[in-house]
Amino acid sequence: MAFIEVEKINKKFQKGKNTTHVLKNVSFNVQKGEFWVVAGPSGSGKSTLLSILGSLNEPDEGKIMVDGLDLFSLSHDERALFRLNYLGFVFQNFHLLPYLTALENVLLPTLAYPKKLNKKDEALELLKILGLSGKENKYPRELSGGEQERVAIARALIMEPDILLADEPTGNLDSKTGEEVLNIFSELNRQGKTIVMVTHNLAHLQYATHALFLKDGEVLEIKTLKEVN
Ligand SMILES: Nc1ncnc2c1ncn2[C@@H]1O[C@H](COP(=O)(O)OP(=O)(O)OP(=O)(O)O)[C@@H](O)[C@H]1O
Repeated sequence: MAFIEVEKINKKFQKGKNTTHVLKNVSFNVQKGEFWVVAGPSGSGKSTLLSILGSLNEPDEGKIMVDGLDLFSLSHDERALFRLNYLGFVFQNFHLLPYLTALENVLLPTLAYPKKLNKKDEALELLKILGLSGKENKYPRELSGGEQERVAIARALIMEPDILLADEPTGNLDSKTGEEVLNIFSELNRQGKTIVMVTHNLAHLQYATHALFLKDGEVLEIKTLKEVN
C-alpha cells in the first residue's frame, strides 16, 4: 500500500449552463519521502487536484487514501483533524494574517488543536532555521516576499506534518528568492518529508523525485526523476 493513493479522481465545476470537467480519472501513488511536482499549463487542474489531495475540496468520484485513511469517508471534524495531523499547506499568496506577528502566524495552527499546545520554542527554532531570527515580532507588511513565504513554511511545519502540500510557492517571488525557497523544500525532502508541489515552471523538476504532468484535467505522463534519498 502506498502512503498516498489517488484513485480515479473526477471533478466537474458548473458555471451557469456550462460544465467543466476539471479532473478526469486522475490516479497516482506517492510513497513516503517522495517529492512530487504537479506540472501543466494554466487551467489544467493542478490547484484543484492539490485542494482535493488536501481534503479542502471533494471529488465527484474517486478515492484518496492517506496512510490507510479513506479521506472522503471521514466526517467533517475527522477530516479537519487529519489535516492538522498530516498536512502542512504553503500557498503562493502566503496567506499570513496581517495583524499577527511572524511568530504568532507560525503558532496559528496550534490554536486550532483540540488540546492546549505550547509550541513557542519550536516556532522560534523553525524561524531560526529558516533564517528569520530577529524577525519574530515583525508583522507581514514589514517582511519581504521571501521572508513572508518562509514564515508560511514555518507555519506549515509547526505541527510536524508528514506531508507538505505547496501551490506555486515561488509564484510571487523573484527567481533568486524562489530558488532559496525550493532549496528549503529540497532539504525538508532530504530529511524525509513527503512533498507535493504544484508549479508551471519546468525548471522546478530538478528538485523533485517524481513529476505528474496534467493537461486538460488528464494525466499526460508520470515520470520518475530520481531516487528518494
Ligand atoms: N470553484 C470553481 N468553480 C468553477 N470553476 C473552477 C473552480 N475552481 C477551478 N475552476 C476551473 O477549473 C479549471 C482548472 O482550474 P485550476 O485552478 O485547478 O487549474 P490550474 O492548473 O491550477 O491553473 P493555474 O496554473 O492557472 O493556477 C479552470 O478552468 C478553472 O476556471
